[in-house]
Amino acid sequence: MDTFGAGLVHDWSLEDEEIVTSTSPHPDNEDFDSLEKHFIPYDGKSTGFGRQEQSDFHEIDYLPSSDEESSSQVVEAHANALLGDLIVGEDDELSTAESIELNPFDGLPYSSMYYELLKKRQSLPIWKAKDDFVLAVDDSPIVLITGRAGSGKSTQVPQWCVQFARESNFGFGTVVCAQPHAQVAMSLAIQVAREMDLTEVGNEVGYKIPQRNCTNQDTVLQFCTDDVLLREMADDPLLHKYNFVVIDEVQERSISIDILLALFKVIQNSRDDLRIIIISQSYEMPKLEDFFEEVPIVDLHFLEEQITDGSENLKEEHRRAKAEAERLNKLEINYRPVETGSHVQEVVSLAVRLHCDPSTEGDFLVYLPTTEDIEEACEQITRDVAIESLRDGCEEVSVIAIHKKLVHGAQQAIYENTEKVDEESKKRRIIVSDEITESSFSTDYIRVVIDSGLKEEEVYNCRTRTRSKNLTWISCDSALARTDRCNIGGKIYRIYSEDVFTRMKDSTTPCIRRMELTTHVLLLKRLLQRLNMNFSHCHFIEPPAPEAYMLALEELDYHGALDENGNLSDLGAVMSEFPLTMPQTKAVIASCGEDCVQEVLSIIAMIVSPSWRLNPRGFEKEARGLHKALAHKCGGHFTLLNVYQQYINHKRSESWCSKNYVNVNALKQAEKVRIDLLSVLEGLELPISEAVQDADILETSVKRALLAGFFMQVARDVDGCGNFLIIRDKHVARLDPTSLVDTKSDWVLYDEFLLSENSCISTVCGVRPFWIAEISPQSYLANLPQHEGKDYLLKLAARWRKQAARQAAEPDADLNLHSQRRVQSTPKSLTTTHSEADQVGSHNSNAHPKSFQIERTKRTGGETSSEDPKSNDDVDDSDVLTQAARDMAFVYRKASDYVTNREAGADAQCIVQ
Ligand SMILES: Nc1ncnc2c1ncn2[C@@H]1O[C@H](COP(=O)(O)OP(=O)(O)OP(=O)(O)O)[C@@H](O)[C@H]1O
Repeated sequence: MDTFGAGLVHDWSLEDEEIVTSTSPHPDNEDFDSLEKHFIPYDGKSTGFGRQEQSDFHEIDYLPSSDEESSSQVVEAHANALLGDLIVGEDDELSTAESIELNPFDGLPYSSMYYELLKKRQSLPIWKAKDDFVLAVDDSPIVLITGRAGSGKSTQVPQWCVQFARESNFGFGTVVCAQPHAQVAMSLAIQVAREMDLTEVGNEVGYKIPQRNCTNQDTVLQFCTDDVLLREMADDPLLHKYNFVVIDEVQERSISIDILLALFKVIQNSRDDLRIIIISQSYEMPKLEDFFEEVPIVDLHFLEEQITDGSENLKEEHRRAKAEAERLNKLEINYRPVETGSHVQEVVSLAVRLHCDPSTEGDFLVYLPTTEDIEEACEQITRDVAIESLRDGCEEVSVIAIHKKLVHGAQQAIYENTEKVDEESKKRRIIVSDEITESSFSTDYIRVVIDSGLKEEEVYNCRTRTRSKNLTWISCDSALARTDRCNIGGKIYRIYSEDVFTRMKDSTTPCIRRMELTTHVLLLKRLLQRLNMNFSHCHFIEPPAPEAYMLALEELDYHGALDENGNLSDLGAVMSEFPLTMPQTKAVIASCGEDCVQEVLSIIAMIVSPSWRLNPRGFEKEARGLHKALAHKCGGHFTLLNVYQQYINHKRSESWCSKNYVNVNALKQAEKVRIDLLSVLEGLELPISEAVQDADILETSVKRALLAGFFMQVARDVDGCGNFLIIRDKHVARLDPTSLVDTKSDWVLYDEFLLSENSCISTVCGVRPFWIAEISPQSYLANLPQHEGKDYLLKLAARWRKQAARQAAEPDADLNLHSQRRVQSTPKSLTTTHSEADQVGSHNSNAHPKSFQIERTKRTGGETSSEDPKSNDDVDDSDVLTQAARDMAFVYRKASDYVTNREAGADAQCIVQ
């Protein structure tokens, strides 16, 4: 029974069609108008009676009952009675009419499904804490909540916030709930919309994740990723759009979560009508309590009487509570160190053995570290169970892979199959996953957890500026979180020894201490600037390493995102609008000056989406042959472009994709990313060129635009044998063996370099050294570690500057290859702008307008070199001078004007107390 309630409290039994009413007043029943509003949408077709669910990701559709007419008549009768009663006898509080409880959001009577779900919801442990929650939010701007997995925190708390706001007229009543993973945000929106009896996701309840905004002006509860919320905060630091901000799964400690928490500490007292709810697993609570000091805590562990002694060290207390919970829940913990030599083999054989044992109950949740391991295990389990069922008649199984690289929405399979499988066929589900299911995704059916104890961890080394992915033991906190996914009476199999468990480190290193920070520092700079603050005002739970922060600033500076005082430049403000990494953003912006926007957008969209290549086991050779046929001679970036264009040319045909072993979901996602990026460009009013027709022009333009962003990701083949020296840090790498095109170029730019035993670079295309010298900032080239390639690039750069200076002195001498190319390809919208751009003159295309002025003074001051590097690489480029640079200046100025104007309007709001 909904005691908090959006109004009347009823118990509605469908079987006997009796309606029992109690008298809690509905806030909207106070006047006739609002009641009438509730009835207007009702058309007699959609009815709350006997609604059945038929949902997909976006729409939760309800079919009318078979006896539609009579049901609708009953509703209509109730409605008329209610209206009649209200008109005739306003004083009669317990009129028959009041017996219908209406959903305040769509005005329809609640369905039977709503009451069914409400009953389930109310049995969740979190409901014991509802009163505590209400008292806490009434009292404090920040509230901490903790409780065991599946207790209902993520699904119930956001709904309570909506109710609280409605009941107490708290601001506009809008709520945002941020999650670390996009798929979780999406699946929660679907579930909560269902629980609120709403027919569609995207209206009152919606989600906003990268590349997908499923909300509208009616949305009162928005689920989103923490990255999305941080971006919203960059626009509106005091989050005026919301009255409740819920940050869920804080124990994951993504970079965005840590930044958000630091900012909340700054803004917590700035608005009376803002409440911040922080939800975390228990092991992170001591840190959060210390960080926020004196804020109320709603702790379900206490409510469930698993922790009794409040005087000892809390962390220890929670650990004890976990151990106690394991015992209380009668979870059986087994340690089975790997014997066969492979954790995948060990996990597979154990899962198959347990599945074939008739005494084993429920679904299984299996943890493996990498996507490859997960896919291999899924295939082997399916195959081995099929063999076993032929031999021993063992039951069929449904194997589901859930991992970080799946396209959005795929994870919903965990919940979608539950009812079907559990109730219809009773087929067991084996979910094979990585750490993404350590939090969220609790289901009531997991009875076996098989934990390899391993995970793949990404680490960024500040000193060498390299990213690596390492296979490591999980932390003790993670092991307990995995254990916590198992339901009462279940069994835990740890594929490692007890000794390993006791030696595991206590907690996982937060992302802010081990990952690259550039994109986040850019956003933070923008945000702090809006608040008239600087980095020293921000206190983090654990601050980033100073070297990582300095490196981020250095990279921002190389990209022209900072001005001479270290503040965000105009270009930096423009760049912070893009939900991309710094190099990707810069390449997209540069494509506006190089007239290849369409192509670069497709390439970047393909890069940020999951891999387009499918390599089903047993068909690897055939798939590689077909993939090679799609490869482009100009390199990996052009192959991505080609695949995307082919997909569009084939009218997005799924059969074309499956024939060519192309991942259709990845292509669909890429198309969404592309649309998203295009709308950012349009929003910034940047010039968007038509697709390029001439292949040579296309190659040059795209490579130059990419280089404008990826100039720090350049390598040189030092011996002609494919040993590439990364010029930034002198690591040596080879071309990724799975690459489809073998590059013949001495100089390449790459998308990814992973440091490992066999370090390799992937998504590679050849570039001309003259372009590198021209496009890279001079300070970057000068700071490169000493090697032959650096000397060569510096000579080319000196030569370029000399030519640029000559060109600046003779502005009419503009007839060069590059400008001819532009005459052919410049869209009409740009042709009028050249005279304006001419005033800016020549400059390095990586500099922003302000610093450009300084650079030009230096150049014309005679800082040139007479050395002439001896290379054939730059023959045709000697005349490539200023046109692209002028266009870039125009592009930056136009975009920064737009951002400056927009931000000037919003600045007045940002007053922090
Ligand atoms: N998308 C969904 N579809 C169906 N059921 C769901 C969905 N999300 C959650 N549930 C169910 O709702 C109940 C409460 O889950 P909820 O996620 O709110 O718990 P939680 O305390 O937040 O757990 P966690 O610590 O895992 O996040 C669980 O029984 C779960 O199975």
